[in-house]
Amino acid sequence: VGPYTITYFGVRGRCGAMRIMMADQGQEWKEIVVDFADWMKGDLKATCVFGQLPKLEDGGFALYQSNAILRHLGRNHDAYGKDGKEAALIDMMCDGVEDLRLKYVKMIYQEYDTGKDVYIKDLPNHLDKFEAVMAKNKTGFLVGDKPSFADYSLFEVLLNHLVLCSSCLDTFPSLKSFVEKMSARPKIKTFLDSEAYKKLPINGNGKQ
Ligand SMILES: N[C@@H](CCC(=O)N[C@@H](CSC(=S)NCCc1ccccc1)C(=O)NCC(=O)O)C(=O)O
Repeated sequence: VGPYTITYFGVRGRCGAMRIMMADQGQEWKEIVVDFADWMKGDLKATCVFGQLPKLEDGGFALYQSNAILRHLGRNHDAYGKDGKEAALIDMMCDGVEDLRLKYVKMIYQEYDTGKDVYIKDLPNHLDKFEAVMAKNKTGFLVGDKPSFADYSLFEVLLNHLVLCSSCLDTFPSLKSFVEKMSARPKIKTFLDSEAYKKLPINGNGKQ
């Protein structure tokens, strides 16, 4: 597998989870950082299947859609469950995280000034669903007994929400413990402490 190259803008955005996942798997990757002014010229955009980034290259194999990239990495790094049923549940969790991520992105880019407070107020109604799954599974992961690509996606989106509202997990002990345990995994800790990670803004408009 690999070599891997991520092509994306100079933000964490929709590449935060895949970077954390590859770091945790001890997988190296190259970054092609696209300047937004260059992007607006349209040449690169015209080559993208859906006219958007991120793009992952796995050797000569090119993939778009951040969740398809996570699934591809999950397949190639034993992070997609032990059987078809677990894989289906992991897909379900990944889609649930995507629902939350879409709400977050919409608030950040379209409604930050007027909608941040009501978003935070409504956040527990979304986090309580993941808390219930995490508490029920008892392994410290969403599905099965080791990290799947859905765990990396949830972990990354929770990190972003802790920046938005540092107390948002205070009433969700299983999620709080999940974030602590994932953050403490040696390769993830090293990556989160790295300049490569810290220098990137979470979102493209500088809001968090
Ligand atoms: N479903 C896709 C969505 C990909 C996507 O939204 N990509 C955005 C960037 S990721 C994102 S969260 N976009 C929100 C706003 C933004 C735009 C540009 C840079 C950074 C953020 C993009 O390529 N925008 C440029 C364009 O459409 O011409 C996926 O999951 O990969």
